[in-house]
Amino acid sequence: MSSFLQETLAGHTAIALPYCLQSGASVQVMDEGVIRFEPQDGVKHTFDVVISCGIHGNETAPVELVEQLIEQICAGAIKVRARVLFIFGNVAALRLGQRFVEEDMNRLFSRTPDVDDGVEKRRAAMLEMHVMRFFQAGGENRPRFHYDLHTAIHGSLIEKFAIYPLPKANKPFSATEIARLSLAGVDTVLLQSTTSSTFSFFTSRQCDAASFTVELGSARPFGHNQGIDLSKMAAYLQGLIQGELPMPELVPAHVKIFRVSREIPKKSHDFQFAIDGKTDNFTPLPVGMVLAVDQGEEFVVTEADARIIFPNPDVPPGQRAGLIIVPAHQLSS
Ligand SMILES: O=C(O)CCC(=O)N[C@@H](CCC(=O)O)C(=O)O
Ligand SMILES: [Zn+2]
Repeated sequence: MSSFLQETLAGHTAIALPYCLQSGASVQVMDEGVIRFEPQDGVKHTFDVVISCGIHGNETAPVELVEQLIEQICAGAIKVRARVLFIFGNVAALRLGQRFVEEDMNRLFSRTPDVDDGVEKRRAAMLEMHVMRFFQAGGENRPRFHYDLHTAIHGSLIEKFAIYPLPKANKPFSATEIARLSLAGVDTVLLQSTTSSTFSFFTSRQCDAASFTVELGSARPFGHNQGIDLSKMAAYLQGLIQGELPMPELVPAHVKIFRVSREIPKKSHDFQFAIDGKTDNFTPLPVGMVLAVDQGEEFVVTEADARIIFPNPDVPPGQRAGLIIVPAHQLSS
């Protein structure tokens, strides 16, 4: 039988009322690539989870993982004991196997919609509505989680890592959340204290969720992800869906924590990196290095122990061409 992902990619979305699976759980297709599962009536549940993937259409390993989770729920192999919303983010780009169709969707959240909005802007606004409604329907004062699963364009000295947007109302970064990620096989976390136009920042600020962008390896086409071991992430997410919420209190000693020091701005088409644009994530940068030049203005590394993340000189002017990170010595911003 065809999976929800396959049906979605084929354009066969049937938005309908909720119905009951054989297991008793409820399922509802909310939109193209958006499906919600809720526990059977009478089953106690205490938290709500959004699991998104495919915000970039060429990042297929997490999409395959989410497809499997949905299939396991539908087959009754995973019992639903939490409310869960799964999202295949940029369906049009997934069909093309491209990062985006018109614009990078992960730069389009938390903006005011406009009548001239193109495909990704409209989809980002629609996803904002779905996650807001999903969390509101679960009620306040219960834990909310959002894992936005990605893979990286280039190689990385550390394969799996997460970007952790500063929680709402300047709540501190949480050791428990970082320790939970470690259980999912993600042992490196980048604390980001500044505002951002990403999906995880949106759910963190607007929905008060514990939200993360999670990088799980390199971006490859569908069917070519055998090199990426997602077994710990799969087990962690299966546990969450089954209502198992681990409560570790301390960050394990082996976990590496960085903080985002600065974005590398691309201001104009003159922007040029002094490094190879395909440099691996986490490559160290020496103090004093001229990292980029834009219209004659030098971007100099001033931070000790700096490393680069997501170098990309090909973004449009106005977007970030990468991030500078430094080791974080404490969890406060
Ligand atoms: O490898 C790359 O350059 C990009 C991989 C990717 O899509 N990363 C996300 C990170 C989002 C964040 O900063 O939270 C992105 O660039 O959107
Ligand atoms: Zn991505």
